[in-house]
Amino acid sequence: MMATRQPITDSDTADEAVRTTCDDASVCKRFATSKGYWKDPYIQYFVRQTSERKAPEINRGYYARVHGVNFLLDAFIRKTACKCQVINLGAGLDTTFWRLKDENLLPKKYFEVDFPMIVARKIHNIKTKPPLSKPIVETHSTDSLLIDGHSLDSDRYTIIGADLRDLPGLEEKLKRFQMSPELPTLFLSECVLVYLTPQQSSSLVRWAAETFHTAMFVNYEQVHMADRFGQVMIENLQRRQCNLAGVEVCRSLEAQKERFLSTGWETADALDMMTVYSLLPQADVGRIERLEFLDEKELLQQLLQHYSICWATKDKLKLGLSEVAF
Ligand SMILES: C[S@@+](CC[C@H](N)C(=O)[O-])C[C@H]1O[C@@H](n2cnc3c(N)ncnc32)[C@H](O)[C@@H]1O
Repeated sequence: MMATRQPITDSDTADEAVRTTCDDASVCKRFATSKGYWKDPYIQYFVRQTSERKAPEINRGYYARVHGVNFLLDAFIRKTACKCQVINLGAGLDTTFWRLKDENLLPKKYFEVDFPMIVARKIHNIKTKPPLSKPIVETHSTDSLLIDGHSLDSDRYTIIGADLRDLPGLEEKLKRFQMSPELPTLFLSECVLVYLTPQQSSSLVRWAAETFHTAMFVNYEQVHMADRFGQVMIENLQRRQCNLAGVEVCRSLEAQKERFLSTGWETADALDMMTVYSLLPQADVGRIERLEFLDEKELLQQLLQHYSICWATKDKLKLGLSEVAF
């Protein structure tokens, strides 16, 4: 029988361009950690050190991103005394599971979702690198982990290959791996929703609000994208065939909040990253500002003003999250 070849479509090419962004994020994080911006002993097992230097403003931007997101994530886990689950959407090669394990902050279960191709790569690295696999085995009660090409399941950590645009498929896979709608749940998406159309990301956050009673959603991504600087960012990505399908929601902090408030979330707050940077512990900010000389202060400001963190909650009082703010 003759093998049939599937034609490569425009949407395959577009998805492939989106998948490459996972390496961009990890390469930048690895470079910044090699300069001492923060510690991440695990990222070296996922991406090679690049010979290409990243500019100080990029490194400071990643510092603000990682610390801003971790601040909210850790506050949620502490408030729930770890009796919660975290679902990292579009997690790529992120290493948060290992950090939480080292800091005794593991939730009951930490889920990650990404395209099957990315998940297969991540699982291959975990299987072949003991510093990655050992903490998973240590937090698992039986001898055997469930690992196949596109998923890994253990007591505390599950990685699922799924498309975030296919909600029935996503829900079915999460349920298969013991996701529990009754547990307080934190959703995390870092530079991910912008690759979905506004309709697709609204459906995703609506599904999250309707499925989980007590929940928080932390979303990091671009903002103020309608101005000149934003347009240049869009053009740079388009040159790599990478289309920001959801850029319309990234026009303002208000639009970011509205995505949640119009889909069943009870509260929503949003800050641009320049504001977050100014609210982070200043002693450590002073330390990282001494790591590298920054010539272009204005460029740093512009860059950070074009990214944001938006966090939304449901059943906030039960979470005791009233004081969670930067
Ligand atoms: C910019 S990377 C960010 C990775 C990670 N969140 C981080 O901050 O390091 C975006 C990630 O979202 C994933 N992604 C985008 N669209 C997706 C979709 N429809 N389904 C599953 N994953 C998706 C990509 O494969 C990629 O890993």
